Amino acid sequence: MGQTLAQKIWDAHVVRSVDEHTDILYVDMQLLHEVNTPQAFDDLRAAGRTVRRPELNLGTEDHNTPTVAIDKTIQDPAGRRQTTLMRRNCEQFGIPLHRLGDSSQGIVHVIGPELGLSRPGTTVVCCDSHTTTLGAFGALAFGIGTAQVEHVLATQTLLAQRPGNMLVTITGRLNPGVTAKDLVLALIAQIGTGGGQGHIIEYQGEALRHLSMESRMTLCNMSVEAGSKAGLIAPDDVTFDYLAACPNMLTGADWDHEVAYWRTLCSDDDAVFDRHVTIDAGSVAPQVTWGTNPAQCVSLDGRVPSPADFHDAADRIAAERALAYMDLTPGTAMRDISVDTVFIGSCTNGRIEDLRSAAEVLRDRQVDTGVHLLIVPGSARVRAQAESEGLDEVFRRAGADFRPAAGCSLCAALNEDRLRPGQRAASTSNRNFEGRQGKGSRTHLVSPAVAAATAVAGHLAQPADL
Ligand SMILES: CC(C)[C@H](C(=O)O)[C@@H](O)C(=O)O
Ligand code: SF4
Repeated sequence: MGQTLAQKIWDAHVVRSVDEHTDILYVDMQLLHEVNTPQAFDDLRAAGRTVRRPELNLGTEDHNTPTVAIDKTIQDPAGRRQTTLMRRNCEQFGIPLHRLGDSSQGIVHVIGPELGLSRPGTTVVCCDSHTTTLGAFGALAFGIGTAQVEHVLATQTLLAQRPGNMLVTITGRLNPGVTAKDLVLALIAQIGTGGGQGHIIEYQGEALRHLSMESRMTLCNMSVEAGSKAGLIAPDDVTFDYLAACPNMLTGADWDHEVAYWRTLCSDDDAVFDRHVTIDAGSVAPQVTWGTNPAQCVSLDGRVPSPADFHDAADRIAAERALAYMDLTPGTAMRDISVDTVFIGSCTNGRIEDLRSAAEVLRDRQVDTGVHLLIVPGSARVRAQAESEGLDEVFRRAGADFRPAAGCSLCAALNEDRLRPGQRAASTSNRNFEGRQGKGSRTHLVSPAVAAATAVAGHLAQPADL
């Protein structure tokens, strides 16, 4: 029987099988950020252990970091403490760390790929659920908890349960103006927030081959919002071209040898998946969420649904609650919803392609006077690239607030960027949970193009509406 790509990578990393379902896996790379790691280092110290392979670990500062300046002190005492501990721990154990102000600092899932650390066929873990992003390179990448972080630090291995395999076939091609963000939101609306639970999703199909690495990352990033363990895309020439341009990448015969191996990384034709769904990319329109989970989503052309539209009782109750929290009336056209904030950034849509797409919309236009448009680069490299292309000028001229420092910012409101209760945002991030962007905040998830058009229009809109 053939194997899936996920099974192949998994098997290649088994150090020891514990039982039929559980293996000890070798971890090729562990990424770290300041949240969720201090305890892991404390426990490591308490157990009198050390870090087994410091060079296979890499830290960055992203969640708590201010974005208004690279030399600003973190105001929140808990955030300041986490960051101080991150610096101390990395120094003590010899783990490389990209601090705020460093040219390679940024959101962990943005810098990993930029630095070429998510190579096809490798295992990558991180103390963060959106580690799934790195699956875009054909790496088996997933989030782990604090206790597991300690285990990886101490042994460079991980005790893990074999997940199931799910295939998502994406047929057709995305239409102009429709992005990977719309595709993944439409997929989650179709399969639900638990649709991928217990599974690694592998994406296959025609549409994928026409997606850039950045768009593939957006797709894999939000795989976790469908409940899946990881998202995976077999590598191809698009992947290799991206990696070839990364710093410290292999060269010459070493590179050729590696690429020859990478080309073998795909699921066998007769591989068996436990679940299979198909989505037609050509049928996807720009999406926007109306509720408080990413599956509560409709086309921008659509209307706020009524709880009565849902057959399932749990969905009906969830819709009632979401509508009350979002202060929305069933039947309202999505385009009639005004926002006071627009956020372009995060590990979902804070890369250069996203900023370019926003700049295209904002060039020679003005942000609506009632809207605060916050644009936060996903990494210091993204920021530098944006500046070298003059995008910062486009943003400034349009009246946007383009931040000099990279980080998670308004995606999770763990730094000083947050909405006030009752404020409503169109946001390119990945979660629209209650209070996600600040207590009482209301979030509509959208693509960067829709976000930029919304900032200009003052209400949910796409570029074609302007
Ligand atoms: C803080 C961190 C652990 C968390 C995650 O795991 O995803 C955050 O990044 C998020 O997006 O909610
Ligand atoms: S940008 Fe948002 S989703 Fe991504 S790691 Fe940061 S807080 Fe989590």
